[in-house]
Amino acid sequence: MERVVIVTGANSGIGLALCERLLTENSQIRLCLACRNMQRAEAARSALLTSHTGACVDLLHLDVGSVRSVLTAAKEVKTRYRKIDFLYLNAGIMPNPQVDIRAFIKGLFSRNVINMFATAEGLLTQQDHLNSDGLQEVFATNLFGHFLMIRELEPLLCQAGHTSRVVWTSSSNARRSAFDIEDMQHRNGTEPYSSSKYASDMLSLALNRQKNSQGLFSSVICPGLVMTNLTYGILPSFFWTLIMPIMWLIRIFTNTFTLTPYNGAEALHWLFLQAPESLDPRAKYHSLTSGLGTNYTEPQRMDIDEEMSEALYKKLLKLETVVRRKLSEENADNKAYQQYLNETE
Ligand SMILES: NC(=O)C1=CN([C@@H]2O[C@H](COP(=O)(O)OP(=O)(O)OC[C@H]3O[C@@H](n4cnc5c(N)ncnc54)[C@H](OP(=O)(O)O)[C@@H]3O)[C@@H](O)[C@H]2O)C=CC1
Ligand SMILES: CC(C)CCC[C@@H](C)[C@H]1CC[C@H]2C3=C(CC[C@]12C)[C@@]1(C)CCC(=O)[C@@H](C)[C@@H]1CC3
Repeated sequence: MERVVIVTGANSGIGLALCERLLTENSQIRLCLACRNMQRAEAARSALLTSHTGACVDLLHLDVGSVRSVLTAAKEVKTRYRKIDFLYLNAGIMPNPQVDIRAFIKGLFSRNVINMFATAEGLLTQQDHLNSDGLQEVFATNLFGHFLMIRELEPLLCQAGHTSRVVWTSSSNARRSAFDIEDMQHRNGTEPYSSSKYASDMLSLALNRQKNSQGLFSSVICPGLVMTNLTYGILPSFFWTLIMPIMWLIRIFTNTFTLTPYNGAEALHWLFLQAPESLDPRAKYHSLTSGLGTNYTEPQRMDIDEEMSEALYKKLLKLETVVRRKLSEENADNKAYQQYLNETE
């Protein structure tokens, strides 16, 4: 039977590579590219159809960082499909990244050097800001928009006699110490990316506890360090190209330098082939590439505390209520204003 697969952030990088791999290595898939930039989404669709003539590739407009857009997109999904088999929550941002050069040089001569290259711990900060919904942009895009999407699509994801999967593209940059449950949006810190990815790891665990009995299973992956628009925002692409031989060398010591989107999508595709019952809800599945270029997936236990993941889930539900209330008030105001305009005309 045809499997419905939705991928957010599918118009470039790891998301697009996943789509390519899904179509190449599996038949009977109905793929839905859920993207913010529809011009790039059209281009991605054309590229996929060129290499896979006759494939079923749909487009869906989704700005995962906007509450209104998520609700509209979810409504559209519910009219188009009767079930969802896989929902890949892949869209993500790291705005205005800054590398701490002193920490990098210090790290090069420390015993922690391999860990530094694998996780970028202590190396990266970002500048975040409030979006038009009044939420921190990184939190809204990397976590909350996806949470809202799952909540809206629950009727399709939690169906009797059917198993659905959600897969989060997290990161080894996710760090417990960057996350504060009292500041889940990371308003007060300088590592919103790390915080949002740690939150997605916790949310995945909470979703498994809450929803496995209803047929919904959640997993998290880390694609490794991949050359995409996201990494070109950290250092310019010509610089990455220049140091590519060094990167291949580093790959001998840390298999986390997957480098290409195809390699980075390894764990995402591997999960597609696994039975959900065989997966560990406390594991993060890492895409890894050996020095000789062989791809494989390996689980690593996440540093997560059940109580905090439950607390996060509850806080997200509360925020959802607030956000929905605000939206319906705005809708009522708009309606009243429109009526006033009509009457005064
Ligand atoms: N590259 C790396 O080394 C690593 C990446 N990751 C994660 O992988 C995921 C994919 O990133 P990657 O492929 O590297 O980078 P890209 O920048 O190539 O891809 C990011 C995708 O997310 C989309 N996106 C961003 N914001 C939104 C939004 N508000 N609504 C809808 N779509 C949006 C982008 O679309 P648009 O065209 O609209 O910008 C794009 O398609 C991210 O979650 C990232 O955090 C994790 C670890 C390492
Ligand atoms: C000579 C060099 C190879 C110089 C590169 C130094 C740094 C810019 C990189 C070292 C480790 C990298 C890294 C990431 C970004 C670039 C580095 C800091 C990530 C944070 C990118 C996004 C992720 O989600 C992580 C998995 C990456 C971890 C490693």
